[in-house]
Amino acid sequence: MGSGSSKNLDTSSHGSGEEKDDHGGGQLYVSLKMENHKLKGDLVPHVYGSVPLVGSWDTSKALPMERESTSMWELSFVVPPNHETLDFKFLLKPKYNNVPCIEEEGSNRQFMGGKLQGVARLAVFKFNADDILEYQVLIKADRVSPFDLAASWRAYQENLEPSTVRGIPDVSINSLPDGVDKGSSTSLDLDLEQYLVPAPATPVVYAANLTETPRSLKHGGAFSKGDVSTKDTCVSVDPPATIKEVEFVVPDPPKLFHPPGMVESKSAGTFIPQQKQDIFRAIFVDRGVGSPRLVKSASADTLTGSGKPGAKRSMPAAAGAVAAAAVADQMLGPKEDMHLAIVLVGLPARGKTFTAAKLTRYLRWLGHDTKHFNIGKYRRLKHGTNQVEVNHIYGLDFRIYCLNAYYLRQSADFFRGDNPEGMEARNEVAALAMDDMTTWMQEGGQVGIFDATNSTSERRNMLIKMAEGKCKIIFLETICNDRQIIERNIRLKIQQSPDYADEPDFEAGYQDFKRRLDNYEKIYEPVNEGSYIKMIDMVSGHGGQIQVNNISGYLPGRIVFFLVNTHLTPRPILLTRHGESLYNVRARIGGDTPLSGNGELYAKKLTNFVEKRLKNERAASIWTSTLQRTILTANQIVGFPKIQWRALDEINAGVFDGMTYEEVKKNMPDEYESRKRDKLRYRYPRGESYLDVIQRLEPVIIELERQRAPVVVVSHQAVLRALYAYFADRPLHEIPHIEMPLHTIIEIQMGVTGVQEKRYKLMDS
Ligand SMILES: O=P(O)(O)OC[C@H]1O[C@@](CO)(OP(=O)(O)O)[C@@H](O)[C@@H]1O
Repeated sequence: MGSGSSKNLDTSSHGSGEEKDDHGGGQLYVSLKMENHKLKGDLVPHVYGSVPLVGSWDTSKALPMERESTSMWELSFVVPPNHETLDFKFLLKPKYNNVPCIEEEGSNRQFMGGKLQGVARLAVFKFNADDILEYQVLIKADRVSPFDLAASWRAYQENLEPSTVRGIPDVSINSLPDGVDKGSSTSLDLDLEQYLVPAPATPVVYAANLTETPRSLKHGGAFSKGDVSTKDTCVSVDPPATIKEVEFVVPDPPKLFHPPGMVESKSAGTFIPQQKQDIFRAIFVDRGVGSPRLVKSASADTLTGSGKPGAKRSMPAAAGAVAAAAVADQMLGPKEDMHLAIVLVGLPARGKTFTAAKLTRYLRWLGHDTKHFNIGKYRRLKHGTNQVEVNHIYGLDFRIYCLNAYYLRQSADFFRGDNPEGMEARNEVAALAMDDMTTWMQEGGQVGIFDATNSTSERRNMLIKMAEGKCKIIFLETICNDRQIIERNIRLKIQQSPDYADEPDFEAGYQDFKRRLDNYEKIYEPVNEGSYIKMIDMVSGHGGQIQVNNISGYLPGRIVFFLVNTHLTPRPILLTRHGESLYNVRARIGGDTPLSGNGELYAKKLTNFVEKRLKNERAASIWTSTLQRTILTANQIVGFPKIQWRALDEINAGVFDGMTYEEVKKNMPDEYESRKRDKLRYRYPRGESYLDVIQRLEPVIIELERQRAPVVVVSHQAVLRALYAYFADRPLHEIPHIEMPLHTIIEIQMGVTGVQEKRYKLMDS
């Protein structure tokens, strides 16, 4: 502890100068700064000393310094110019704890007559004989006018006052102070790896393996059992279906709704008893592009609002634009328009399968029942074992081995335009897949993505004929003229495609694939027929163009918009919930409270993390919601633009905002049960459902797809569940139950090989 004494100086009293000679009304603005890039655990620089403001030599009352930048800590106060002597020292200790507490070496520092006495020396902290940390010390005392002082005091107050967070402009940037180089933070004592925790299994899987398995294989038809093994690494199970129930709600006759024990809700407004409940079952329609099953009237006994125990409440299967479009298409559109086939066209290694997988993920996330049919997978399952060439080379033993390994590879000759057997075999599997797709549509499926080269008009005509009266076809042609990208795709193909899984020699595989490519190029005919979207050199996300022909309707329009905005430039997306809020501590729903002590600590840790993780990035942006718990969590991150998005606000809990789950259960057991039964579709009275949240997040997804620089999203539990589900390709019904812990960062890597995930847990919740 520091020693020595001085006359008492109460620097907290800004008005104290009035009783004394203030030298023309000015005051001394004193700023103490310490600088070092290194941090020791959660030790924060503090000041303690001889006056009450700085703890009267009591370390537990020492004043924490504020972090001004990566490496600079600051504490400022105001004293009258004729102030009395202040003795003080610097300390290192945790902000909310008194141990460990390391006092700086040497004698007390003394501030007298507006000046630091003696030489300004480094602050040296000794942890043990070999472990010493030195801080550069800067002390400044400036005379300021009472007006300046008042202004800066107000600014200081405003910054502290949580409710004025809303005063922060929608887009802001706290820049680094002069002289602080962003690159200099490399010495930050923060090893990201130590925070890594296991992420839910997200193996890198070749996208085609996750596509549909032929029906005939499932039902034991054209794909004889002897042809393949069902090794699960190769044959995928069907992805969980999107919502199939087909209900819809329309504006309703009023219903009285008397929630007992209702409390005033801050964000949803005061609850008015006898408000009408916006729930009434009307007609059944499908979502998305529609369904052959048209209007069906509701049965009265499923109407709700009765308040009777066990009474079911009708919940919409779709929300917002998806529902509106479904109604329009259902009522006005031609029958075949209710089902949409996106037929890919393009040479091999142009990113067709990747684009198809991405589009499937997006449409499923929006709630459209979508399936991806990869004809390569059909081909491997149907014709894989028949390749004489492979047997000639490797002999019978190898053939048996390959049977167990699920398929054999066709050589480049199989893909020659002048190989009638090859052509017939390929057309046969294409027809089988098309058949499967249209059958599935007749059962209610909405969007089929038909993923093959479909490189001649003859093939495309065959598909058009098969689709007649069953679905509408839009061709999606991917054209790439960038040799480097094609080269990269070829290499990825040799590494990832099951076609080359049993080819130990990379170069042999590479040469074979090049020959396959040549064969396709010889016969390739660009699309010029029907409805089409041509993506030309769009992969990198800059330049390129999209050409569309004969495209109309809600869903085709959304698809074009999505494709215009996606690209493959690798970049990380960091998702995190805000630091713990005061409502989180009290287990209250929603609200707009500031952070708890734990939450503030997380805000600091997150700041360090982001600084370290993005230190080599030329650009990045920080997105928050408009609620103060996210804004405060991101507040200390400097150097990157911050953007507030209303769309990132937490699910609106309507009249339950501010209650605990226990209170809801006690006062509104029916509501509680309804939500428990179907959390995805349950809409809080005067609030939102998860489906509503997904709808409002669509522009956020599009923007995340479009961004080429890293983005840090600081948002809320429900919102992050929905965003995460998009990247992790999790089915809709799972979304409300996805684990989304506090104080954890989920890093999503988007790139050519798909989506990968890492998780960092910075502290316990
Ligand atoms: O849908 P559930 O599981 O209730 O989760 C959403 C809830 O999470 C909470 C916390 O319980 O979010 P938040 O992290 O933004 O505070 C609630 O405010 C919100 O209503």
